Amino acid sequence: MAEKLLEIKDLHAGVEDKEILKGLNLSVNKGEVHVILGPNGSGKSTLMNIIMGHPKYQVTSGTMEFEGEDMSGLKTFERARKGLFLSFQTPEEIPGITVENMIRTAKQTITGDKVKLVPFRKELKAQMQELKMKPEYAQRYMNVGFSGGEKKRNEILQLLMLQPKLALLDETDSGLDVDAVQIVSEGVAKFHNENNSCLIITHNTRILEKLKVDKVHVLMNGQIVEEGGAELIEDINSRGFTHILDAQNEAK
Ligand SMILES: Nc1ncnc2c1ncn2[C@@H]1O[C@H](COP(=O)(O)OP(=O)(O)OP(=O)(O)O)[C@@H](O)[C@H]1O
Repeated sequence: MAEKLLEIKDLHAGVEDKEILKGLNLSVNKGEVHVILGPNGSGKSTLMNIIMGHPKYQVTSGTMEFEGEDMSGLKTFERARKGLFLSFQTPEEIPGITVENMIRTAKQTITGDKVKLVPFRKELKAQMQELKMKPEYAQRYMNVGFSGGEKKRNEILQLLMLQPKLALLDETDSGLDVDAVQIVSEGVAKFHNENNSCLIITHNTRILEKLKVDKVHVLMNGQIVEEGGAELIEDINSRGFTHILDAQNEAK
């Protein structure tokens, strides 16, 4: 039987007294690739931040379990240690901390083991080569002066180096040129295997080309209003989102 990795039930949550998620249900099994589609402002990034435990957001009711364990009360770093990873829609610049230092420190903190520098450097270099990142970027400060596309590749580098159980990818493909989307898509495909899962937000489904999508969820007005297989992507690409709400209103 499929093993549950993430289970969210009737989640109500928001920011600064504004309710954004209004009874959201979502379930992801181990080994699966899920996609969240939805119009601008529907709550997709909010959901990702809430799963990761961003302190700015408040959960008012509902439950969120990871590997069967209640996540409420867990801080962001504790969620990262349990195997959650978020690739930001807008990656932060961190002056003073190099890419190499940041990823090595994160790996040590997550695993609790000392990460030896020489083999780590070798692995980092190999992964950077695959992502077509110049090796000198390892010694640059995290994202400082990186182009939009370079920041997104750097997110995938962290994903490959940290090997989380659940990768939350928030529009990792936005702002990428055609070749870079291909590289990022290959990076995600390389990461994914039967022991981990991906939850991907995208408006440009080309990132999915190298992946076998198990389930698609449509998020509108803070709720999952439609679910289906990969065929739902084609349907939304050709017909947009509004017909889903129209069909639901007609059914009422
Ligand atoms: N600090 C805040 N105060 C008030 N409203 C907020 C705040 N942060 C987010 N929102 C609102 O919450 C709603 C959901 O935002 P969110 O970023 O989750 O949408 P999204 O589905 O990811 O959109 P997009 O596709 O444009 O990235 C939006 O209407 C946004 O304006």
